[in-house]
Amino acid sequence: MIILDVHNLSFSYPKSKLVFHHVNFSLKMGEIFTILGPNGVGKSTLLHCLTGLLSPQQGTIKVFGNEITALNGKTLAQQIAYVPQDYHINSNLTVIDYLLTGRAPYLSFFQTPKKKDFKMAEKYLQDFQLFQFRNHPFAALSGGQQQLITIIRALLQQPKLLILDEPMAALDLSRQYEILKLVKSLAHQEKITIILTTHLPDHALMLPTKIGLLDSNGILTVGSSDQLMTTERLTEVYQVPLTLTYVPALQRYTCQIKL
Ligand SMILES: Nc1ncnc2c1ncn2[C@@H]1O[C@H](COP(=O)(O)OP(=O)(O)OP(=O)(O)O)[C@@H](O)[C@H]1O
Repeated sequence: MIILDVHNLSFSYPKSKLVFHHVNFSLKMGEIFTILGPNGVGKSTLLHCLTGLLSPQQGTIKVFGNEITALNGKTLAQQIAYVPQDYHINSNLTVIDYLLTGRAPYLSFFQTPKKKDFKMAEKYLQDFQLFQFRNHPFAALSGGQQQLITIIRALLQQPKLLILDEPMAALDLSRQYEILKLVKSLAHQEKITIILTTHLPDHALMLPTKIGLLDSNGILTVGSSDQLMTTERLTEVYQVPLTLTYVPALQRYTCQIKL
C-alpha cells in the first residue's frame, strides 16, 4: 500500500533559484527512506514540503492517495509527524506538557489531555529512561535530551508517516543505537513509514532502507542501498575522498573519509 507519492516536485524560495527539481518517489507502508546529501542541498526544504509547511512551485504530494493540500490540519497531524532539525522551543513548558501537545490531533478544541494520554507519554519517558525529567522545563534539558523528547512527542501523534530531520545529530552513540533500533522496529513491527535525513552514511548502511541522494544540482536520485551506497556515488555526491569497506564482523559496509 502506497503511503506517500511524490510526483515531479520542484521548489524554490522567493527570488532564488530552484533548490530541487523533478523529485519523484513513492513509499509503501513500513518502508524506510534515508535522504543523504551535503549541507545546503535542500534536504530540510524537501521535508518541509512533505509536511505541508512549504508549497512547491510544481508537482504533487499525495498522502494515502489524497493531495496534501486537501487535508485539514488535524487529519494531517494524525497521519504525519515531523521532528525538525531545529527542535529548540522558546517556551516554559514542562517536558510532560510539551509531550502532551503531541496528543492534540486526537483532542477537540476545548478538551484537555486525558489519563490515557498522560499514561502514553509517561510510558515513553520510562522506556527512554527520561522519566526523571517529567516535570523539568523542556528548555532546561540538554540538546540530546531535547532531541529525544521531540522524537517522543512525534510518536505520541501515532503517525502513519514519521519524518525525522537529522534525528541523531545531537545523540551519543548509545542513544543513536537506540534510535536506529527504534526506526527499524517502528517500520517492521508497527508498519510506520519513516523518512529520515542524516550526515552519516553509516546510519543508512545500518538500516534496511531505500536511499535518496540529493546532489548540489537539486537532483534526487532514488534507489536501493546496493545501487547507491557505493564509493563512487558517495564520492560524487559529497565531493570528498571516501571509501566504503566491507567489515565481516559487522556484516555490512562502513563509510570512511580518506584523510
Ligand atoms: N527560509 C529560507 N529562505 C531562503 N532560502 C532558504 C531558506 N531556508 C533555507 N534556504 C536555502 O535553501 C537551501 C537548502 O537549505 P536546506 O536547509 O533545505 O538544506 P539542507 O540540505 O537541509 O542543509 P543541512 O544539511 O545543512 O541541514 C540552502 O541554500 C539555504 O540557504
